[in-house]
Amino acid sequence: MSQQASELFDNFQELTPSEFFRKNKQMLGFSGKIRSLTVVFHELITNSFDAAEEAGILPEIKIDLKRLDKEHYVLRHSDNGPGIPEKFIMKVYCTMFAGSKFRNIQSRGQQGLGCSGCVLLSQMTTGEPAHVISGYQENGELKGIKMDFKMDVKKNKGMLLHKEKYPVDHTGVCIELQFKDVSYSLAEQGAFEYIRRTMIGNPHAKIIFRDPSGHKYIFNRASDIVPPLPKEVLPHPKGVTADDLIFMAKHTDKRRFKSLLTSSLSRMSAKRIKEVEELTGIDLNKRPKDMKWAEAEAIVHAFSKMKFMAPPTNGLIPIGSDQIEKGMKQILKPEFITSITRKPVTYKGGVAFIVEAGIAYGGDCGRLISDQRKAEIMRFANRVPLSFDQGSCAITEALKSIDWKRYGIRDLDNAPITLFINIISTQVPYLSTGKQSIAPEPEIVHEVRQASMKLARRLQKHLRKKRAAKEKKMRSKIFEDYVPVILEEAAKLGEVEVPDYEEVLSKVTKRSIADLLGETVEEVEEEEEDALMEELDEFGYKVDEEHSNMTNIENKSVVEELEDELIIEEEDAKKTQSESKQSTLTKNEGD
Ligand SMILES: Nc1ncnc2c1ncn2[C@@H]1O[C@H](COP(=O)(O)OP(=O)(O)OP(=O)(O)O)[C@@H](O)[C@H]1O
Repeated sequence: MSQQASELFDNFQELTPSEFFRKNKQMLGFSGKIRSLTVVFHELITNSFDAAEEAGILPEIKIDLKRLDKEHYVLRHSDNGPGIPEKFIMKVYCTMFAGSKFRNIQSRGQQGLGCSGCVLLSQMTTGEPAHVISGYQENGELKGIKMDFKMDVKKNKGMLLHKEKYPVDHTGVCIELQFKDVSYSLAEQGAFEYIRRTMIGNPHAKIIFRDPSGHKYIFNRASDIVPPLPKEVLPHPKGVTADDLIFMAKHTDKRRFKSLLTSSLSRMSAKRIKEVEELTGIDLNKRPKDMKWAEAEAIVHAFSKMKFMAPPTNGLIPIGSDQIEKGMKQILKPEFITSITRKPVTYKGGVAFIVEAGIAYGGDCGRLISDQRKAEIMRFANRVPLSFDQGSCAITEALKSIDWKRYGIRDLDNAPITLFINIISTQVPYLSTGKQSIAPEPEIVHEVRQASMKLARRLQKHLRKKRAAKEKKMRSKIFEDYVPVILEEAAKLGEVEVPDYEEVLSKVTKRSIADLLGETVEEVEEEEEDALMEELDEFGYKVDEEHSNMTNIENKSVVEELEDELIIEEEDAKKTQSESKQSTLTKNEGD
């Protein structure tokens, strides 16, 4: 080796992940004061949710954010999850790329970076240690431990400063961290909005948040159902690369290629194995350790030519229409809401995903900007709000490509609309470690587009009905007020009887509404009929066409039912009055 080269190599070093991220904290999403704090909220909240759900617990989180000075805060975050056993606490919070979620499973976390990233940011900006209290069950006993520690960045490990037994009355984790150079904001990308959106995607959660001014916000849960646990799924042959196969071959305990493929990939039957052998000419009885790169490539090439059943989708758990609507109603109190969960499909040929979407109109929908509500697009991946980098995201690309005017939404930006889109997958194709935008895979863009257009059509129907009803009321009133007077006066003058004008009046009204909406009279009549049917359906009536008779589920006559309705309406009015006193989002000043 020449003199020069050895001198150059005098500086040769190895970086631990913590050292790397200390120099590149923006790669963890810590860039900008508002964003950095939001990312901290995001990491801690998603971990609490994942942990609680895995333990079958309805998540309840308490967050307390105090301002110590300008851009200097102390954050206390506690949850009711299963807690972290003592020996894992410093690994969780001080070792980067350590965690329990490196599996092909739908979860919010994927990388083992979030917790340690927060501790690193706190240490880098304040030099202060982290304080953790964990309550956990061990050998049937509830244990509590309090630890103070710092991160040894050079070693990618924790340095314990203090440890003591701590009395706890339930399981869960409480962490306290200080941050400087961050900012709490009510803006769209701020921490408060992050919580609000989190509640929409997670109606089963409860969050109590005390903001820096001392205001306490209680976001109550809208649903008492812990989401079913997603199952781990094996990768699909269409989604693997040659490198994946070589990696699997190196770390398997299987004795043959054959058994490696059937045990590591989904949809690999004996028949498919035979097909691979025929297409590649490779003897699949060989030992996995002997797999050559060219062989792995040939197998992947064969997979691309073969037909497989779609990947199993039991590993994907969507939020579901009912829950999406509950979450949106709780937070947005809209006048209209509709949602959709699309069927599972795949991107890159083998990675399954599901798109779910909801659209809400009126009420508190949209963001309030100087007395005006502007449309808001809420992007989610596995129920987690994506607050940043919207420009490059598959969801944004899909929504931009829709001609909203076709759906009667003339100015989407300025409408009181909230559009919710959630992408569920075991492998969400994030564009970076910050996990804020989804790669615009054509299949994902297509699914988001289809879901949104379906919802837009339903909203259009609602808006049309609303407009028609308003116009109808107004026009009928004009006709009803004036036509009888004119007719009666004319009859008097002509000394004839007042003609029967009801039917003509209804026709004229319909024609004028049709003119207004640019529709035919038949279309208006159809809409009216549909509306009536929907209303009857809502009240549980079924229409017996043969006997042109209407009965409800209890077989009461329509008249009886209407009488009941009047009583129920009165009772409902009384109930609403007392309910309106108990707001779900309670804001107690200085509580
Ligand atoms: N509140 C908590 N309760 C119980 N376990 C937790 C909690 N927070 C974190 N953990 C454990 O610590 C591990 C590391 O968390 P971390 O946030 O660093 O990474 P992750 O959630 O696996 O992935 P990502 O970096 O994508 O968020 C988790 O996998 C989980 O096992």
